Order: sequence, then C-alpha cells, then structure tokens
Amino acid sequence: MTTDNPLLSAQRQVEDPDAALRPKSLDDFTGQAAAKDNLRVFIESAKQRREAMDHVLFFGPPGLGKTTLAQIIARELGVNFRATSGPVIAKAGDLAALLTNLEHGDVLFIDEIHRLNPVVEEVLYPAMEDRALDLIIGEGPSARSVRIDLPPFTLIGATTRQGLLQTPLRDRFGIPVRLQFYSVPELERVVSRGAGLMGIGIDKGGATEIARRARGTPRVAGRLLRRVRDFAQVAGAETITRAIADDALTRLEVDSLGLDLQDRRYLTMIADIYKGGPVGVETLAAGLSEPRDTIEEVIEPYLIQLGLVARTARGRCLNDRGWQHLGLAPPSGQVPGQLPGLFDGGE
Ligand SMILES: Nc1ncnc2c1ncn2[C@@H]1O[C@H](COP(=O)(O)OP(=O)(O)OP(=O)(O)O)[C@@H](O)[C@H]1O
Ligand SMILES: [Mg+2]
Repeated sequence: MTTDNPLLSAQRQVEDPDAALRPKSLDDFTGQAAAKDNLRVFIESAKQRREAMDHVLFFGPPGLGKTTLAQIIARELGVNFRATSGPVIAKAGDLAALLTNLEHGDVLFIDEIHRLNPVVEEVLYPAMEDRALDLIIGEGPSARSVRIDLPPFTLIGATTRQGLLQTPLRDRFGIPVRLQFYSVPELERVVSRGAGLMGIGIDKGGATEIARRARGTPRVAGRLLRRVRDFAQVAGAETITRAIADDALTRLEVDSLGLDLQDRRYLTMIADIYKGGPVGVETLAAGLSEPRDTIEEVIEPYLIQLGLVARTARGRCLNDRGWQHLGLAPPSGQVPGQLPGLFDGGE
C-alpha cells in the first residue's frame, strides 16, 4: 500500500511496539469468539458476492484489538488497508481525497472516529450510504454541487466511546461490534503466543500470572510480558515461572487484580477524600490531574467490570469490593453497599 498521503498514518505503525505481536488472521486472533464468528460470515459472503463488506464499527476500551481486527478484515478480504484517524482529517476536502483514492472493495479505517470534525462527518454520510460524494464547486452565485460516485468500499471505524458518536453516524454502520475484556485463559494464550514470537521461555504458571494481572487487555499483557522478561533476563533466569512473574509484577506495582498505581490512586481518592462517593468525574479528574477522557475510557471500564466502583447518576461510588481491595472499612454509619447521604459527595 502507498503511504505518500500524509493523512494515512504509517508512522504510528512503524513506532508501534505492538506491531510485532499483532495477529495476522482471524484464526490467530484469540478471544472475542462471538464477534469473530460473525465477522467470518460477513467476510466470506462479501467475498462470494464480490462486493465490499458492510461498514464496521468497533468500540470498546483501548488495547482490546480494534485496530488489529480492522487490519485482519482487510487482509482476509484481500483488499488494501488504508488507515487514518478522526482528528487528522481536518477538512471535508481531506476526506474527499482519501475516498476518491480508494479502489474497489478497499477498507478505509478511521481510528478515533468520535473525534471527526462535524463538517467532515457530513461528507461521510452520503459516502457511506450512497457511495457518493457531494462536493460544492466554486463560490457565490456560480457555486454548484456535483455528485461524484465512489467505488464500493468498507469503512471501519474504531472508538473507545460509542456514546460520543452522533446517532446518524452510528446508524450507518451495518456491523457494530463491541469488544469485551478478555478472560484469563484467553490472555494466557496471548501471553504464550507473544512469548513464542519474542523467543522468551515461559511456563504455564508464568503465563497465568501475567494473564491474571493484565487488566483483561492484550496490549497490557504484551507490555507486562516484556517487562517481566527484563527482570528474568537480568536475574539470569531462562524461563519465566510464576514466582519470577509475581516478583517482577509486584516490583512494577501491579497488584493481585492487575491494578496499577493510577487505578489505585483513583480508588484511594474516592475512598479517602470523598468517603466512598458519590463524586463527579470532573472532580476526580481535577484531583488526579488526569483528563476526564482517560478516567472514563482507560481507568473506569475495568474497575467497573471488576465491580470495584459503580457509575451512578450522582457520581462514582466505591462498592464493597472496592473497599475490600483497598483493605479499608467503609466509613462508620454507612451501610455497606448503600450510597452515602446526598450531601456527602464532592459535587
Ligand atoms: N486477540 C488478540 N490476540 C493477541 N493479541 C492481541 C489481540 N488483541 C489485541 N492484541 C494485541 O494487543 C495490542 C493492542 O491491540 P490494538 O492496537 O488492536 O488495540 P486497539 O483496540 O486498537 O487499541 P486503541 O483503542 O488504543 O487503539 C496489539 O499488540 C495486538 O497485537
Ligand atoms: Mg487502535
């Protein structure tokens, strides 16, 4: 594929430490069984009909495999993969240039599609629906609108925040796919496969320990594997065992549930300063000096999945499990599991 177009970000992939570990086919891709089964059918039927596959929207927390799956779909369809991202496409003309350069059946991948400029989004609607571009040529009274037909193509959008997509955009994706956190056995396979590719010796116990503490996320599993390998290497160990993994991860301050310092700062702030909540996300963002997006997209999904915190209409609350994990008792007078009084919160 050609990448002389500055809107197509080859750069991200070159610098991406994940690239080496990316599975190249659906068979190679661990987990997400339901999504994979469906995709297999849609890919096969598009190939049989020699048509472009319907547009796909991947949503879910970072590092679960959205970009990887988009690349796999293009490869399995046997078409070009063109990648760009929402914030990079500044003007309607930028998107028009990308679209008119597509070949029959190509995949156009737009990462962070929730960050598309609304003007650009307007151009995307007819492109997705009618495979046509409506362009205004000229200015003032002589301006006229021309319609340009586009080759059939598949748009694959990825977002960590489905809720931020405009409904008209969301509705134009025929195949919406929510990615789930991975189970420990699935992550074990990701770790073992990664170790194989990197030429690292690891036994079952070592793989399980890393998998258990990888926040349900293959990207985290890959990162922890590389760090544990560093510790093992310096210690002169040939194989990563459970004991080596546990020691390294503890030194990296990844706790028994896989939570890191950032997660624990978040939990501790709700517990210590807001007495378990409810506390608004903006207040937490200010207190932690983290962007609100990071809190909502990166930190919270996993903590909510573990049942440590809850998102309520009045703010974030620590659950019983959250208190337990911190080794703290809920403040006296608070019935465990119930929300504290209305005026106890931070906002
Ligand atoms: N099912 C899987 N099996 C093995 N490795 C995986 C799997 N899913 C993701 N990975 C690995 O995890 C890393 C991150 O995946 P990817 O870049 O596709 O995530 P993403 O969902 O696009 O994240 P982001 O939202 O940050 O863009 C890659 O190195 C990829 O190889
Ligand atoms: Mg991605």
